[in-house]
Amino acid sequence: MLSVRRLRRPDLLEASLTLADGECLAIRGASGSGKSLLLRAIADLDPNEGEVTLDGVHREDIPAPDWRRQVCYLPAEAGWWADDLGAHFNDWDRASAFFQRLGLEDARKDWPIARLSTGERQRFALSRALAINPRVLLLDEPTSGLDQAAITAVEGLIAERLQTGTGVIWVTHDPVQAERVADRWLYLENGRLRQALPLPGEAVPREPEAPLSSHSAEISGKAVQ
Ligand SMILES: Nc1ncnc2c1ncn2[C@@H]1O[C@H](COP(=O)(O)OP(=O)(O)OP(=O)(O)O)[C@@H](O)[C@H]1O
Repeated sequence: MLSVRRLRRPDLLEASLTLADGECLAIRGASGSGKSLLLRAIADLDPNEGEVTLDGVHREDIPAPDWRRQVCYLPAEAGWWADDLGAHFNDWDRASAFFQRLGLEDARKDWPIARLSTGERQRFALSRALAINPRVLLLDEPTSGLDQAAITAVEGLIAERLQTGTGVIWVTHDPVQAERVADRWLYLENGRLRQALPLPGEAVPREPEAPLSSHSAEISGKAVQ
């Protein structure tokens, strides 16, 4: 469904990957390895080069606002451009269904953004992204500031979305979460994608059949177990 070939940001990133309908791909990597830059480049939020297609249609042939609605990036710290919560939602009623699921059922449109906790902001931003109903969700550490109950709620909502065919790329520092939520795992190192490192206590994964280049990895299909 999503194909990314030789996506490049000068000196920062070169990556290729594919994502199927209803697939969740986890991306891990050290702080500063380029995970956010990769997601931002796929969403075309910053200047980048490469061939990116969605359902066979080239990104260049889709107006940028439409692309960003269909391939929706949820940053680790979402942007808020107005004082009140309600101004950030085109369809408050639709988003409210997600508020209910995420422990935000008391939410009111006139709540000032400034009063929201970090975890509340994260859950409202996720609700906003889900309400857009994108084909692909690019999630940048979507549960980093949340307690266990909220993490479980977020993972449940994303699992349901996967069932409907949405593709998800999920950046996380938590290897156990990566194992729990994803079908495949990749590791980003200095802006280059690699097969995922083994999870703690796991056997070392088999070598890929074709050796990866030292500069970039073209990876598709199921993960090396
Ligand atoms: N526009 C930019 N131009 C050049 N370098 C940048 C730019 N934006 C970020 N960087 C640098 O690129 C590197 C990767 O940043 P990025 O935010 O993608 O890391 P990350 O893997 O998401 O890290 P974390 O896990 O800490 O969120 C960092 O060293 C960052 O300082």
